[in-house]
Parts: sequence; C-alpha cells; structure tokens
Amino acid sequence: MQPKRYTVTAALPYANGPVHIGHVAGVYLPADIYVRFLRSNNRDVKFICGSDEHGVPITIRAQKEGVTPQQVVDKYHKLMGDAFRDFNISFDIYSRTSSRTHSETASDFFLNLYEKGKFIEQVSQQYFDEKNQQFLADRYIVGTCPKCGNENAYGDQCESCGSSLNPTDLINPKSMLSGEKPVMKETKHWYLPLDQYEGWLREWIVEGHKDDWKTNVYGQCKSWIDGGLHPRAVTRDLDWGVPVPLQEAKGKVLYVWFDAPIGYISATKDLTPDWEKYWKDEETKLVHFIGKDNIVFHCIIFPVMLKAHGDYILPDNVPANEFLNLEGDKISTSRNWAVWLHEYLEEFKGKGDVLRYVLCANAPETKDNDFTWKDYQARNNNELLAVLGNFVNRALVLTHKYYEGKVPAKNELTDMDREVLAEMAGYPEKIAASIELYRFKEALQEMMNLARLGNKYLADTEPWKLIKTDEVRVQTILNIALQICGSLTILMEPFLPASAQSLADMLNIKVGKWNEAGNAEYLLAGHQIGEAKLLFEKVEDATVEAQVQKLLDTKTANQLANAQAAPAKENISFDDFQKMDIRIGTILEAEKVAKTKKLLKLKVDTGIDQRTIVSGIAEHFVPEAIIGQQVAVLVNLAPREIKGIESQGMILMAENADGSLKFMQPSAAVNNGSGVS
Ligand SMILES: Nc1ncnc2c1ncn2[C@@H]1O[C@H](COP(=O)(O)OP(=O)(O)OP(=O)(O)O)[C@@H](O)[C@H]1O
Ligand SMILES: [Zn+2]
Repeated sequence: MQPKRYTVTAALPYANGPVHIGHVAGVYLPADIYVRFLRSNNRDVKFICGSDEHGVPITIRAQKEGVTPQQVVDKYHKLMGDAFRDFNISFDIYSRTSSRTHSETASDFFLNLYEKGKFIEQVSQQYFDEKNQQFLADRYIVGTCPKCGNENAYGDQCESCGSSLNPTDLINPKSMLSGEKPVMKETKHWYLPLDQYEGWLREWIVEGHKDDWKTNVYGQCKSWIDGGLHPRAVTRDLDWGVPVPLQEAKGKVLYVWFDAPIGYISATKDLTPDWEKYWKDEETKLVHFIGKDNIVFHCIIFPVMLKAHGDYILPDNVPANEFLNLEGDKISTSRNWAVWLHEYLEEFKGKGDVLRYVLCANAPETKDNDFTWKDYQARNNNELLAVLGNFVNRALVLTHKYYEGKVPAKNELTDMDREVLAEMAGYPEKIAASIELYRFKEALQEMMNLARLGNKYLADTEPWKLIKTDEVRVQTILNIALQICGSLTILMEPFLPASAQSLADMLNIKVGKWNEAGNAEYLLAGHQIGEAKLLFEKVEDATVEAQVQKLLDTKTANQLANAQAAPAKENISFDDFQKMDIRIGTILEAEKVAKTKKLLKLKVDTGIDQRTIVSGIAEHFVPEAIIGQQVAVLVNLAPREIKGIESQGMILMAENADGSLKFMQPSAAVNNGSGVS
C-alpha cells in the first residue's frame, strides 16, 4: 500500500570538515534521487538534513586551531550547506544541532525517557585529566590498541583495525589535552539498556526486515543482535553539547549519538508546524539514508530511543551504502585524501551533473567502490556525451534543420516505430521499480537505456539520408525522437536535475511529472522548440591529469608531514669514523650513463685528483645544472665497476621523506680537498 507521506533523512554530516565525494555517493545523492522521484510522483515528502555540531572531534579541532567550537561549526555549517545547495541536493531544510529548537527537543526527549524510568544510572570510574580538571571522553584519550598494537587508538575506536573500544581497554592511555597519564575518578552517567530491547529488536529486524532491508544492513544488525547488546551511556562529561537537563548532572552533556538523530526531528520542527505528522503517524514512511558506519546508530540505538519514548514511528528502511574510496585509498578528511565537493564545483563550473552521474553509476551500493578520475572521464565522454548528449543533440538539430524547430507530425507508423514507442512507455515503471527498491545504479542504467534506444532508433532509420527520398517518413521519425527527448527530461530529473532543466528549456517545455513520461504525444505536432545547445562537453586528458597530479601532491605532502626518522644505527668508535675520508669536491662534468634511468657519470675535482664517480641521482638532477656545484665525496671507498665504468668514490646525499635526493654542501665555498670531520 502506498504511504500517505514520507520523511526522508540524510545522515547529519559532521561539522569538522567539508563534504567530500564519499559523503555524496554514500548518502546525499541517493537520498536526493529518491526524494526527487517521490516529488515527481506527487508524493508528500519532507527531505531533512543538517549539520551535526556536537562531539569531541569538534572541540579537539577548535583547540588545535585556537578558535571556539562555535567558530568551527559555523565555518563548516556554511561551507557544507552551500556545497549541497550548489550541487542541487534538494533538502527541504538544512538545519543544525546547535540550534535552540534542537537543544530543547533533545532535552525534552531525554527527560521524557528519564521520567518513564527508561535509563539506568550508574557510577563508574573514568579517566580524568588532573591538569585540565576534565574527564576524558571518547577521543580525548589515546593509547595503544589492545587488538592491533596501533599506538594512536582513541578511547572509543581504533581507526587502524576498526575495533570499537572503551577508554579502559587502551594500553598506556594518555590525555589528548595535556599529554599526561590520566587518573581514575568516579562519575555518574545515564545508560540506555539496549540489552532489554534485544527480543524486540530481533522481532522487528531479524524477523521483520529480512526481506526488505539491504543485505549489508540486515547482516550488520543481525550480527550486533546475535553478539548480545549492552547498556550504552548516553551522557558525557564535556562542556560542548546539549546539557543533560537534570540538576544533579551539572557539567554533563548528551552523548553526540544520542542527540544527533534527534536532530532529524528538531529540523522537521523548524521546517513545518505540521512536524508531528511526519514523525508520529503510522501512515508516514520514514527512510534514513546513511553510510555503513552509521548503521548501528540508525538501526539499533535510535530505534530503541524511539521505541522507549513510545510516540514515534520507526524507520521503514535504512538503505545504507558501503564506502567509496578514492584512487585506491580510503577517503580521509584528516589526510586530505578526498575530492572536496565545494572545490569540484568551483573547478568544474556547470558540471555538477557529471559528478552526480559518475557517483551514481559507481555508487557503493552493495560493496565498497573506487572513484578514479579516469573513470570520471570515460563515463563523461563515452556515456553522458556519446549516448545521452549525442542523441538529444541530433534530434534537436535535425528538427531545426528540416522543420524550423517545429515538432513535425507523426504520420503512419511502422512496426519499428510501434516497438520503440512501446519500449519507451515501459521505462517510467521500470525506473520507478528500481528506485523504490533503492537500486539507484540500476535505475540510472535504465534511464540511459532510453537514451540508447533513441540513439539506435536514429542510427537505424537514418533520417539525414531519408530526407532526400521520403520526407514524410522523416517527420514521423523526428516526432518520435522528440517524444523520447520529452520523456527523458522527466526520467533524468532525479539523477541529473540541471541537465533535465536545460533539455526542457531547449524543448521549450516544463519538466513534467513522472506519470507524463512515456507518453507518445508529450510534444504536440507544431510545438516550437528552442535553441539546441550541448548538454555535455568532452573532458580532456589534461583536465583529469591535473586532478591526479593534485592527489599525488597531497600524497607527497602527507609523506613529508608523517615522516619519521629511521632509528639510529649501532654505536661505532671514533676510530671507525676516522677511517672514512670525506672531502669537498667540485663537479666538473656530468652526463647520463647510456641505457640507464638512474645513473649519472660525474667527473669530480676532489682536490687530490680529478676522478670519475658513477652516482644514482639521474632522476633527481639535470646533468648540466649540477656542473660547478660543490659536494661531499667519500674518497676512500673501494673503487667499483658500474655498467662498465669504474666508479672511484661516492657522492654523499641526503634523502628526503618523499624519496628526493639533495647534495650535502658546505654553507660557503671551500677549497676542493677540504676534509669533512
Ligand atoms: N567514503 C565514504 N563513502 C560512503 N559514505 C561515507 C563515506 N564517508 C562518510 N560517509 C557517510 O557520510 C555520512 C556523513 O559522514 P560524517 O560527517 O559522519 O563523516 P565521517 O564518517 O566522519 O567521514 P570523514 O571521516 O571522511 O569526515 C555518514 O553517514 C557516513 O557514513
Ligand atoms: Zn586496533
């Protein structure tokens, strides 16, 4: 049965960095496609999102940058909101959890559960930083992971092996604030007894959603439930967050994962006075779009909160995606390994839809996927441009050429015409079926198949040849081609909204509703179409090469930033050192050793003599550029034959963390032969 209305939420992005393509592919794009589709079907839908502005990573970032947490979230809230808008993510509201409405709503929610006796209160020993007089929650504490030995594991999670941890699991715990070893101190917190809901969760998810939830989501939930659930603290000793609304809880705030999902509710309140209909009426279908690391919060913890409250509906589905990687590596905000949405939109003006297309076609729906610039280029050039853009352009240009831009009449139909029209009529339903099942990749493929159908139809009928012999037939062919274009405006709109609008402008029509797609009379004979423009442009090699270079630069910068000096070698005696005869000499000649990549043959004036040295530095220096430079030479290294040349000594080099080589040079010119000691 069709629901009366929909509430669609997209994970609240964390306001400690900009939006990247992983976020988009995982969450915001599929959610937007779904919502646009629902709107096109005249369904009553509210599309809800906002920034998640609480939690320890925000306060840590603020401390690092020497600003207030509010300044951090203000900056990223704006950056993210603007990027989503410019990318045509059509939220009905983009709110934030530092808003007044939100803190009231989250507070009330907590109190409601508190008064119903839904929490367990527990006093326990927790780490405390004596120097800063503060309890150390979650990421405020680091130490060695007991599972994998990573020395920088956080109090709540090890990012190296993915284990979820408690602060007390860490070996050698250290405060992130003072760097000191924390002490144990008593503190009281409120826990949500998830274990008491195990039976209910089993019934609701394990039995109830076996068939309609995605296997990756269902599997994760089942394994959590099978593994046994434990009470989870919903309060923290912190000063950044929604204060716990109890007298005895001064200085404590709600745990960020307790308050964030309530953010969906408070955002809806900010959107409409009718908000309760969207959260409390059984005839509303609630759908959460998220990435895989949020599954436990949206399928277990938040539903338990809603259930404990009692007034709210539960999600009908949580179509979580797996992760998108970038050029073979995990996307990471802290390592700057990402394609940032706002940067893309700046550098690729007017090409938002190309990214939407690529990220949908390659979405991590059932497994982790990889974004590469090569794939971006190929999909743009071979699919968007060659199939969709090309078909539309041909249909419009020919209509202008033969009929002054007026839709020609549909005359007598051939069998082929009838088949093409029948196939076209089937697409709206086919695409709808895929979208309703959250299979957006498949839906996009079907939309492109309609463009392929149009392309093939024109290639098979060849109106540009027929025009000389059978003009009446050409009228019919172009009429049908234009009907396909008309349907495409509607069917591509959820995926490529800006291009759908451009195409509609060219056809001089409005983007219609879903039920108008597939109609063989969508454009009436005689209708004047507008100017034909190109929907897509070729992406050149140089463009993607520049993007790849940008990523390589990031990699190098990371290597340099994270470089650790190699451990010291064993001690040697002064005599051992004295045995080495190191002199300053001048390079007189330099040339590449034939048929090698790395070797230069150098002639060096060592002050003692002029000698030949073969050095593996050809990838780092242009021969002509190093002539005349003074360098340090180990002159008593036993001679050695390299590629048939006798090398008499060694040039000393410093190797940087990025692998580049630099000469060891005196700070001012000295006589050749000067000893180094
Ligand atoms: N690479 C990715 N692929 C798919 N989904 C992602 C990816 N990274 C984040 N997401 C999802 O995007 C949503 C918002 O992410 P959130 O702001 O919580 O950042 P995050 O997971 O901490 O990412 P990051 O560490 O890269 O900033 C979440 O639902 C998350 O699962
Ligand atoms: Zn680990």
